[in-house]
Amino acid sequence: MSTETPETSAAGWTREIDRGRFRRQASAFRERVTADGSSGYPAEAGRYHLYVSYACPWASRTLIVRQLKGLEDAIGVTIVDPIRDDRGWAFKDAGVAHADPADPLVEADPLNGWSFLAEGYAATDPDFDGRVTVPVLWDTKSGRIVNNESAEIVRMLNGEFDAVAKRPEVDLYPEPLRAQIDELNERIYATVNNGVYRAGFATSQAAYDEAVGELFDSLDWLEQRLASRRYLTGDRITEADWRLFVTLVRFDPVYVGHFKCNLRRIADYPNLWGYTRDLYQQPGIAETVRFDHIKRHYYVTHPSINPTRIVPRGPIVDFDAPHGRG
Ligand SMILES: N[C@@H](CCC(=O)N[C@@H](CS)C(=O)NCC(=O)O)C(=O)O
Repeated sequence: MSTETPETSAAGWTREIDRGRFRRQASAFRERVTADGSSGYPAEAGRYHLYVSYACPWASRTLIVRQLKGLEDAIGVTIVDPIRDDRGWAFKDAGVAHADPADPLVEADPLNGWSFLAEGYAATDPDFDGRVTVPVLWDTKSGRIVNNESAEIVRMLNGEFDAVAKRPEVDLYPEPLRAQIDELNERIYATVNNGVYRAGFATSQAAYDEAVGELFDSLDWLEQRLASRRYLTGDRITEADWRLFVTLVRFDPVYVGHFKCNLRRIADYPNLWGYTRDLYQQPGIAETVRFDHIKRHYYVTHPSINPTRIVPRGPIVDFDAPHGRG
């Protein structure tokens, strides 16, 4: 077996680099769960399961929406090991080098007994040869992945499971704000959520400079926007806020150092920093943010960026400090 990680193997990493620029692969499985069952996947309690990593910002969005809607009893979750090798995301006791076998947050696969999430991809499509990503929404009834695109999973959890949600009244994508949310999402995805990866995974100076320039232009723009609004669209929290939050909360602990996104820290932006703490302190959110998994994942799993795999002790960041944005 190769000891290369996905970041250095020709099969994985190089396919996502185009002239020094990182391009995220398109998600492969795009079926939908619907409230009325018209898609063939009816929303039901106990039928669907999320496979996620606490480290991953895209997966974290799905955990946040599951939490806010009160879907914990209706949709199960399994947490994978934050450390990956060339076999991809792994479950407890898969024997991944550099993993912590005593990590209390990492779980065994309770449904299928897999060691690696790749087994679920192969069960869904034996010819699948892309990267195995989280999040995955798994259907226990048909034994296949319904969807592995977080943007779509978030919409399903928000809108299709109300009959089994404890908080069906929570709506993160309200009709009157949809156009505004879509517009915000587009810029935030390209330049912020994916922008930090484009900076960190760039293999040319030009690609890095371009990504960092766009990233900080967007952060400056968001800082201004949040000067006159508590949240991105006004006084209610929407999907756009949670999509931004998952990157902001990782920014100072990881992206400033590991991905070289270091023109400024989030702590240097008064509005963005208060806003990040405001969202972090919303009920149920802090338990979806596990800094140990976040830091170990990035610093240990990308040896082309951090060959020593040393995880820095800092920075000391107080996400519980009063946010002052009321
Ligand atoms: N489009 C996907 C992207 C998910 C994604 O890229 N996840 C990363 C972790 S943050 C992953 O699983 N990467 C595994 C790999 O590249 O091997 C989504 O938003 O759901």
